[in-house]
Amino acid sequence: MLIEELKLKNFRNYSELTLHPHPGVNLYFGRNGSGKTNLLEAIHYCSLGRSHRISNDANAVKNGEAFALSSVSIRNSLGQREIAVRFHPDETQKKSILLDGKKIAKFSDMMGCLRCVIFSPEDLGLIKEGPSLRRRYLDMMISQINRGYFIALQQYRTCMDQRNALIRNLRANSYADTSMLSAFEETMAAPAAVIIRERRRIVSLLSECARETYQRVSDTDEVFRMAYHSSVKEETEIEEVLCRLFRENREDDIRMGFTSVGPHRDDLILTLNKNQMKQFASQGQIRTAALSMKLSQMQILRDQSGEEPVLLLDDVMSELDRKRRACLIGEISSFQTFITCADRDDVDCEKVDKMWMVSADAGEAKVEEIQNSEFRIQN
Ligand SMILES: Nc1ncnc2c1ncn2[C@@H]1O[C@H](COP(=O)(O)OP(=O)(O)OP(=O)(O)O)[C@@H](O)[C@H]1O
Repeated sequence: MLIEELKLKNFRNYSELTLHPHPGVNLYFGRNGSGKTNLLEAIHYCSLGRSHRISNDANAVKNGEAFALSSVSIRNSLGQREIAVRFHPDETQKKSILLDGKKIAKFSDMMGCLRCVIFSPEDLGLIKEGPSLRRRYLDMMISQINRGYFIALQQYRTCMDQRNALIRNLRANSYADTSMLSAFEETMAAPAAVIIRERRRIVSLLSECARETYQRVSDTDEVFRMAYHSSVKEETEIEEVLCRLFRENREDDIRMGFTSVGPHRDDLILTLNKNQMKQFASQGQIRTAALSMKLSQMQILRDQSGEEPVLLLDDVMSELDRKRRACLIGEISSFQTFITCADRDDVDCEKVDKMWMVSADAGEAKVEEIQNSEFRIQN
């Protein structure tokens, strides 16, 4: 899977940009705040319809402009495709997605068209921070290989929002009708079961792959494992078990005002030699584990879809020591990769196929290609 062209219009600090990336390793370097991450964010929007950062879609529109556009021309095993995301915050529908020029009705239609893996310094939080980051890691990955999973996530969230609204109503008005709860719970249980089953399947593949990767990166025999920890312990009849759990927790849920069991509360438990990493891991072990999780994500995405995902490395080189950096560069050789960094010396230029300098002047970003002969001579 390759991005052949990236086009931006009024996106963040880019008024207008057209880039033709190399099928191999592309490096974007420049000062802090120049607009490097904005480029990766634009690609991420075309892959998953949303930003990888915690940001409102309206922020993607350049200050003072009414609309923005990020579009890519990609080539995959089925041929060439155009994916475009248009932002128009003043209209009722604030964001629209176009596939080959035609507006799609459902976000799920874009899933899997452009598969990507992003690795940024925030991913170090995968090990130590709360479970939401780890669920997001799984959800973003599985959605790209299984459209049904993405649809199940959407359905589950909608039903849960409805159940939560009813629960809060019940808390405020104890005389409100509880009979609706069963209906919401039954509707929630079906997509919840899809989510749990698929997360379990993918985690067992990821765990095996990450265990090997961890040992290769760290050059130790430490055993890194990932295990899916769910409120549902049973392997079969997951829907029935969930309905029972929702029912049993009703009283507590009404008291607390939210749904307390289900895949939205599940976690990925990370262990090293059977010790929970959250409590015991050193900084070096955290970095190796995060890197192993990302490399495994790439491999599983490739194995499950039959196509190489595009890799986005946002400012991670400065976070890794020389050995881990070399390991990362060694593993990405078959993927189209977009690397951003403040200092171009953070990446071995021999491994780079195309290099750009990103700069900003008066709030306007500019991207200039550095000729191959120039950057190779310097190194
Ligand atoms: N909607 C917007 N309109 C105009 N400029 C914006 C908008 N959103 C962000 N910017 C500008 O984009 C720049 C940040 O870009 P980006 O996050 O890509 O930086 P970066 O080069 O990755 O920096 P760092 O190396 O610090 O991570 C800032 O100067 C910010 O003011």
